[in-house]
Amino acid sequence: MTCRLGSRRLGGSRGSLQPGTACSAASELDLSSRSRRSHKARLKLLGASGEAPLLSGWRSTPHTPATPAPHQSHNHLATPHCNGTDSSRGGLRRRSTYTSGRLRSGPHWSFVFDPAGRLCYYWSMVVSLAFLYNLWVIVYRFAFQEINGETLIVWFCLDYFSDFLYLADILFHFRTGYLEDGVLQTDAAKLRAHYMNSTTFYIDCLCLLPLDFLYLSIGFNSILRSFRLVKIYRFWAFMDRTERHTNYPNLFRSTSLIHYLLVIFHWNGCLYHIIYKNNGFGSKNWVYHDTETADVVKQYLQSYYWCTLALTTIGDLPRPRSKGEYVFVIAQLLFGLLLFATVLGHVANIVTSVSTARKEFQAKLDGVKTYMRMRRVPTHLQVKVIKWFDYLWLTQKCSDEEKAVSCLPDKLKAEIAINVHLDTLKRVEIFQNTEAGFLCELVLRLRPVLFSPGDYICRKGEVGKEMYIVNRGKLQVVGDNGKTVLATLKAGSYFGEISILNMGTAGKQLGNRRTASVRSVGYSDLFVLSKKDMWDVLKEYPAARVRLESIAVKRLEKYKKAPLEKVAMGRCQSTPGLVETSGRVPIEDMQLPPAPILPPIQSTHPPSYRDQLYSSSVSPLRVASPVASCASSARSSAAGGGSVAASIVAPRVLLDSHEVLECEIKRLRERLYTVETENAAMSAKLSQQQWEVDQRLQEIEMQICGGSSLSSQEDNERNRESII
Ligand SMILES: Nc1ncnc2c1ncn2[C@@H]1O[C@@H]2COP(=O)(O)O[C@H]2[C@H]1O
Repeated sequence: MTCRLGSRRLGGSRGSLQPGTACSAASELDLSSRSRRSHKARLKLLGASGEAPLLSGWRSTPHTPATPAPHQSHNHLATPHCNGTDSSRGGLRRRSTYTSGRLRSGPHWSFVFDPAGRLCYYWSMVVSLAFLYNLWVIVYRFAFQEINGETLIVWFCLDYFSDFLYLADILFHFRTGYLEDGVLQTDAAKLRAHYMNSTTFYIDCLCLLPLDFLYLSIGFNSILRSFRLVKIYRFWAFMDRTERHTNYPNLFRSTSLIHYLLVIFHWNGCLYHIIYKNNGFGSKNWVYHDTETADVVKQYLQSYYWCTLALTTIGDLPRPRSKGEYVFVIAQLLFGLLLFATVLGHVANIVTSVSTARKEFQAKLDGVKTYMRMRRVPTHLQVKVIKWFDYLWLTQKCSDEEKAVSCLPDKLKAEIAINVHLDTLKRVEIFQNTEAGFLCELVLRLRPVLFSPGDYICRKGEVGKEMYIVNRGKLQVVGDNGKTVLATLKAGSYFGEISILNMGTAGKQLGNRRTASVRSVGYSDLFVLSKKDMWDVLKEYPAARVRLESIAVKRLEKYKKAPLEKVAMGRCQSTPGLVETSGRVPIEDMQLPPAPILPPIQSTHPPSYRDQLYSSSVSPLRVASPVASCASSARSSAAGGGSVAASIVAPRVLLDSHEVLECEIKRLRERLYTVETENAAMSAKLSQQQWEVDQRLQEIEMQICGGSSLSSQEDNERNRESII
């Protein structure tokens, strides 16, 4: 089946899967139908609702691998995936399901199970339970044969039910897919051949060796069912997978260790009873004091108790009397010693891994404390640092989140980061409606930082080297005096972008200076993005660059207007989490303190915006803000004019109004350019999407007509090229 047909749209908050990845949303239960009629029905279904069926494996259409969707801009925060795999359902299940095309007549349904899927897992659990039944019961019934007569029917039923499960497991294996060259095989013939040529098949057959027929000659004896225990390989596989997947690995390990111990004691107790019963031990009442009166359960418990004492090396065993008893006890104690050492090792491992994170954290804290003590750091600062650690431990439970995922490939790391921080990133304006690659690249470069109450994240006039995204906490943008609050920032806001885009109000040369100070109110969890990283990414994504720049220009304008206009005009909408305050700050306050005097502008007329934009030596984005340029040019003119300009008042006024007009023209030019670039980006996006819709329609048409003409594909390619 082609991937498009197998695609399924996931609604709700996750948004819909992209065409390129949709094919990978195949279910672990892979159901195939080869009838043309149902093929048409499917097409109808797709056409009507846009919903693809849950099951894939459509074999009447030639198999084609998934074609990745053409690069496009969309809201990736709705469907956070960077590597084209969908992991939103079914855990580690591999979704790409390709089937080899083969046309057969007549409807035929077949099931193929994904070995990494949930169904396979649950099935292995059922088979493991059947195995456990055999593990506990076979030896018990052999040792205490007395039970056979009374409950024969029950045992028969249970035995054959477990055999039935074993048989079903063989059938299950016939329909379990396997990976060939990393692709899940679902072809029935191949699956059959693969299973029958594997050792597993022979082991499974061995498990079901029908020695039960010997019951007819030697009577009912559970030891004839011993081969059922070979199925242990399935149990181990199940345990392994559970250990890998569980969120409580230590609890699981402890439980499984205890279970193994119980099984060992059980088998040992049964062994003891078998030897005892066959007069292996000279004295009748060596372990059992009331041999004659004790029932089966009591005898079993007495044996179990004796074995527990022996194997845990607790001792206090009844003293052996005959030679055989001595040898048996010595062997038991030696085995118990080894078992004890192994158990201790396991327990130590579990305990260590439980507290690894805590130990690492504690070691770091101890190191910092020692350092502060040696360097005589003031007490209040020491307290602040310790409180910072406290908060870190309380909120994150580890000192280094990055280290935890450092072994993963970048794409997976980005996917995790997007998922973990989805709520925050969704609210950040610059990440909305951007290309997937842009978001992945940026997310990988975000570093988490934690600030304490009252910390200044940046101060006005400093050189900006980073921008910040608020993940958690509350921050204030404050004026020069440190008291006037210009704005309050909350989760989802970002700041510090003005200076790293060199758009600061201090003019072209000093555009990299912070335009305001930002202070943390309580503890603030931020993401930092360094200027270098930002530029590295923006170089690769010019559209995002234009977008970011235009947002920054808009914000800068608002920052300047806001104090004069009392309350910001809808800035909260463009930057969610941004809570405007009514702090009034005159526009001069938004400027930096007087910058060093610059040489006067040489040219007779100001360079155009485009010239400014592209002639910048620092970066292509270096655009001096209109007011900043005005201010600096005014300063320059003043510097150039010297005392003459200062003494002549009237021309000064004229000069001022001229400058104001110039500023206005510049500002309007910039706006025009921004709008133009945004327009261009939007129309490119539109035509791209239009092409995709056409492409999709054609595909569906081709599939309906049953034949795809090569020429139309070429046309598509040509169209696409022309659009690009
Ligand atoms: N009035 C304001 N309201 C909200 N945020 C501001 C305001 N002034 C400056 N900022 C932000 O504070 C940041 C300080 O550093 P930057 O100048 O790099 O970028 C600035 C803006 O992101």
